[in-house]
Amino acid sequence: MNLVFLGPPGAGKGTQAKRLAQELGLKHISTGDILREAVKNETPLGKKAKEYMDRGELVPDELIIALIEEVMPPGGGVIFDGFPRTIAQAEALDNMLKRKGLNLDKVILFDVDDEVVVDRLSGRRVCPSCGAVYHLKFNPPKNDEVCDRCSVKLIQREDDREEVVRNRLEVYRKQTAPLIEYYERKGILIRLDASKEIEEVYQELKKVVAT
Ligand SMILES: Nc1ncnc2c1ncn2[C@@H]1O[C@H](COP(=O)(O)OP(=O)(O)O)[C@@H](O)[C@H]1O
Repeated sequence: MNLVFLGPPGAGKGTQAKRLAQELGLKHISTGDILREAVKNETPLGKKAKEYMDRGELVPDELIIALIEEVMPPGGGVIFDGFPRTIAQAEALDNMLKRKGLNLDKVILFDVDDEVVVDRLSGRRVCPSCGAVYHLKFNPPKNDEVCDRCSVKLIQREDDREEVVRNRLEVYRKQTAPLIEYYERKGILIRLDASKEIEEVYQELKKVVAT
């Protein structure tokens, strides 16, 4: 099964993708996580991507498409989280899947309002070691700002600062939201109310993926 998780930043895609991927034995492909790791390690990809990411802009399509080609397992079985983000990327994904004899089963749209997004992103903290995602209020670690698994101090992402968040929302509206119609036309879009609690969203997600 191949799934795409679509929705604005802060909608909860990563939180849900990590759990669902584990439960269903799928590979979680988060282009955001891969890019942030590349930036941290100062790889050639990271060096090219950094300036765009710091401004809350999208990394150029060619770079992202090449990256996806590299990490896609030959037999499929993935959750794409944060990809595709433009129509060009969606078309590239269609072509790649076709070439490999695979197809996209469902696109889950994580539906939330801007206010919710701003609230969630300002409280988001991540583990720099394992990538676990927390929220100071909605999904707090057991000990003060320290990862439950790694005991490492959690950090706030550069692009979760408020002015960058606003730019990311604008970019989402202009460049990514058109994908809603793109996938609706293909008849594979499913809307999920992502404004509920994490557990409730997860139960609903499992239901829509299974049917
Ligand atoms: N249903 C939810 N209710 C409250 N907070 C949530 C919910 N889902 C995720 N969060 C928190 O909101 C922030 C953004 O979630 P994340 O999964 O990183 O979003 P995305 O991957 O869509 O950018 C995180 O801090 C996460 O812990």
